[in-house]
Amino acid sequence: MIRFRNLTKSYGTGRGVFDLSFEITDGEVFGLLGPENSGKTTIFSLLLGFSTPGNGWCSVDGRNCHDHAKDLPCQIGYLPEQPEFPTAMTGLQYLRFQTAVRERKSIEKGIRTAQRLGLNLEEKITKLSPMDKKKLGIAGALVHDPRVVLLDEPTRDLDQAARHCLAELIREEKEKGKSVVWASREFEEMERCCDRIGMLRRGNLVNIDDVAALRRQKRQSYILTFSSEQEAVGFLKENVEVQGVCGSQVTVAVTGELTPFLPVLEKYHLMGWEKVHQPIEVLFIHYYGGEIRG
Ligand SMILES: Nc1ncnc2c1ncn2[C@@H]1O[C@H](COP(=O)(O)OP(=O)(O)OP(=O)(O)O)[C@@H](O)[C@H]1O
Repeated sequence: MIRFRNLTKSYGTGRGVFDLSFEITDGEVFGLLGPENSGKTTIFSLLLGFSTPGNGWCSVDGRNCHDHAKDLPCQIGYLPEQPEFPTAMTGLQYLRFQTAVRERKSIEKGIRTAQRLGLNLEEKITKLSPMDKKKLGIAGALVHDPRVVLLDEPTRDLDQAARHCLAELIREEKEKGKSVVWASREFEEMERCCDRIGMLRRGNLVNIDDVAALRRQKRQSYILTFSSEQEAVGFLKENVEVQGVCGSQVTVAVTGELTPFLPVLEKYHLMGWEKVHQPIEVLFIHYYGGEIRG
């Protein structure tokens, strides 16, 4: 169980994290969703005991993270956004080193994780691609079978196969009763793994909800391509939120379920549609007030 009580770390001029109070239970995958600079990494550094809170506290299994900072490496597995490694080592040597530092003997779990991710542990770390370094970071975060797993942008640099494998690995940790915290700027990545998501804006927790509830609130834009400009003009009379028109293409915004929107489309000759990639401030305009920076 991870607990936050009035946790505050201020770097001045409104930067940091402020008055966080919530819990993450055993067997829960909790998402920390926020744009750049919203405080995700600061929360991790407080959980890891790397930095001192200005006010309040956080704890892992009843132990205050600041007071028990020395014990935390054995309890917590951490994948930074851009993991760094001792370059002279091979992946296998790195896993052995991580295990020894955490006073564990077996590196089996690390080896199995690397195998499942398709990582060659005999390779020197200097020769690894960014994706392989991320895979080694994942194996290193799990090698000592920690109670709590902290993942900072875990899918960045991973291809689809590795993302799928990571989702499976995290599901298995959840089933074993571990608490997992998954921090990201991308909702889509988190929604297949997380049970609940906390939304951060400028260091404040603006909302906590389960993933299904957030899906219903998500505002998504699509570019619709009609068979002709005339069709597109006809479509503009419908009761939909139009964001832009360009010839036979119309951009619309839809909140929540798509189903009510489908009968409207059936009346027209639709040639294609494309989801517009949007930052979370736009997906959840309600929480971020439409601002493009956190
Ligand atoms: N050591 C520090 N000294 C001063 N300011 C800091 C420090 N660490 C973080 N900050 C500031 O605190 C705020 C939160 O930063 P943090 O790195 O936690 O955000 P983040 O959500 O992890 O961002 P990103 O998604 O870009 O990794 C930012 O405004 C950042 O500039």
